[in-house]
Amino acid sequence: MPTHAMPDLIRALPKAELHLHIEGSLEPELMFRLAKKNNVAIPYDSIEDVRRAYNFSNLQSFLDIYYAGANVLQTQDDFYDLTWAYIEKCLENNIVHTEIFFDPQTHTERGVPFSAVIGGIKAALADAHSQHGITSCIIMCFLRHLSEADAFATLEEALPYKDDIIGVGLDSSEVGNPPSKFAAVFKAAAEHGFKLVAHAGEEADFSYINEALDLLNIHRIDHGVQSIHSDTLMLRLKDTQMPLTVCPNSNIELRVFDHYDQHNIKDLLDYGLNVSVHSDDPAYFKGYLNQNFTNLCDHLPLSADDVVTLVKNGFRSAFIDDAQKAAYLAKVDAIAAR
Ligand SMILES: Nc1ncnc2[nH]cnc12
Ligand SMILES: [Zn+2]
Repeated sequence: MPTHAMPDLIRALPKAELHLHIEGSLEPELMFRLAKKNNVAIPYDSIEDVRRAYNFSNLQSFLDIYYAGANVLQTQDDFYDLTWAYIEKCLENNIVHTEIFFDPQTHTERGVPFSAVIGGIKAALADAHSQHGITSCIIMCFLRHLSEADAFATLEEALPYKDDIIGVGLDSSEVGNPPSKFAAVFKAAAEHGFKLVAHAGEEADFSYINEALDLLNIHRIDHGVQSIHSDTLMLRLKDTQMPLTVCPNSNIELRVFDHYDQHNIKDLLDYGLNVSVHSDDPAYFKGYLNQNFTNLCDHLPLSADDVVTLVKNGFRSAFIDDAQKAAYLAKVDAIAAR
């Protein structure tokens, strides 16, 4: 396939998004509208001013701005509007299944009720299904810079909404907050029937990935790109086909890699790992899912088959039943064969 045909293939393939923080899809335009409506001060004079501030040196420099942005989200309607705006991006990007992260503690700490957060997200996802057939689930992440006791309190708060939340995850400042800090709360979440995922090996070294596997018993690793530095871990990930939800734009914007041509996703894929591509915080990282794929294709020797494999890995790793998986994979195959 000629390289100029790659964007067409990327657009045409139905895709699953498995690593998307809904708060990270807050576009500056909506941030301004909600700031004004809710009378929340934001440290920007204009949309251009916001975009200029999105120049990060590492994960923490991003998180500081991301949590400040989330302050404009106050009501259930705000969470509906936020989620609906992301659904419109799903339509543009041919995302047919999405698994959305949210950070309840970012909101409950400010006095926003858990019910407003989950209620708004859930209502928008229900409309996405009834109006556009998009399937979805919701994963609640614990903030790892806070204590395990806080995570336990959040787990308790989530129990009335258990049927709406498929799993728990772990995000925020990675270095210095290893998976071991959350072993007990992940065990409790598993006992309640939640699926388990965790950010690991994004900025911190591969020992965090080993810990997440050994101590948290996760079903998917978010990021995981540092696994390449351990032969033992690479073999383990290959043997188990443990999913890695990789976010290229994020890795570049947060300086995990200097440039797309240095990103290791092609090496991970060629080794036989189950890697897929996602957008993480697309409003902050200059692009949604298709842009992540095209940036990779522009700078790495990815073939059309590689792109199809990355897309199929997304569906294979999704928290959906086997019949639904098979139906989505058949749709991908049909487009890939055209
Ligand atoms: N890339 C990322 N890593 C850790 N926590 C996050 N929260 C939102 N985006 C994140
Ligand atoms: Zn993430």
